[in-house]
Amino acid sequence: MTAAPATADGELGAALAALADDPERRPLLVALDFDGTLAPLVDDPDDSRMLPAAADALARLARTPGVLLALVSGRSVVDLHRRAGAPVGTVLIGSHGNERGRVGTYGLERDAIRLDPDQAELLVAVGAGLTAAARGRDGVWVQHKPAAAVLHTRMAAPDVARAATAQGLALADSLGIAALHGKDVVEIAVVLASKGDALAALRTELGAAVVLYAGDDTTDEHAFATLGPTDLAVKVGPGATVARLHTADPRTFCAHLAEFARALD
Ligand SMILES: O=P(O)(O)OC[C@H]1O[C@H](O[C@H]2O[C@H](CO)[C@@H](O)[C@H](O)[C@H]2O)[C@H](O)[C@@H](O)[C@@H]1O
Repeated sequence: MTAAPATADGELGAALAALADDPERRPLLVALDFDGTLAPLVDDPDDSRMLPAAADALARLARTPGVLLALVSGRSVVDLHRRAGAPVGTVLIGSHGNERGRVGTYGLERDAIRLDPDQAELLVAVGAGLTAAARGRDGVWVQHKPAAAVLHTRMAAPDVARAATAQGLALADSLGIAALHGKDVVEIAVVLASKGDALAALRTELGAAVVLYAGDDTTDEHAFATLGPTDLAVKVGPGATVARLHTADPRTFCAHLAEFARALD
């Protein structure tokens, strides 16, 4: 991985313009992370909102022939569906690849995750262990998902966040599970999945010739790593990355995406 350059918007704009102008590079799968990419990060995940430029871009992309649209998120598909309000036909990959859904004409179409008894028992232990890590620590709280629990530390003082994070990571170790250490979160899932595996499977299933993928967090690196030289991998925000293209934050990314969608429309 290399540190992303401070600004590389010219390169991103040129790459998107070239992709829009080349009808041979279809079908095109546009797969996008949600938090930190289409929606700026906020303290409370329930307050998270997609930027207007992103909503405009998704609506245009959804009606463009030869373009397939997917959102790829750590959120559950139910949460992602409600929050993103994505257009009909959009594929929703949730829980970092553990869940799949589709925005249908009459609402969300999806298969619910089924945990076996061992996984269900493990999920209870994960929830209890992370709740213990949050107990007595101001600004630390636990989010429960269909196959995982997440320790959130964004609102805690740095030393409090560090101690809670260490306890969360130690819990994962003691349970023999690899934790996902994202932006101010430690997530422990009881079913193994990655955005990379989910993206690769979706690409094959849809027969996409080219993929444009954008994301901001460590879990998005798994998706970037599956892309080839003719695909576009876009890192949003600071941090080390394997992505070739970069932009400063969700606002600049969504402005690029909206321009790209207008060029295709
Ligand atoms: O894959 P994503 O769509 O980026 O989802 C990753 C996680 O997003 C949420 O947490 C992140 O965004 C929150 C709201 O801006 C922020 O408060 C938190 O610190 C971030 O880590 C969501 O709550 C998680 O469940 C997702 O896994």
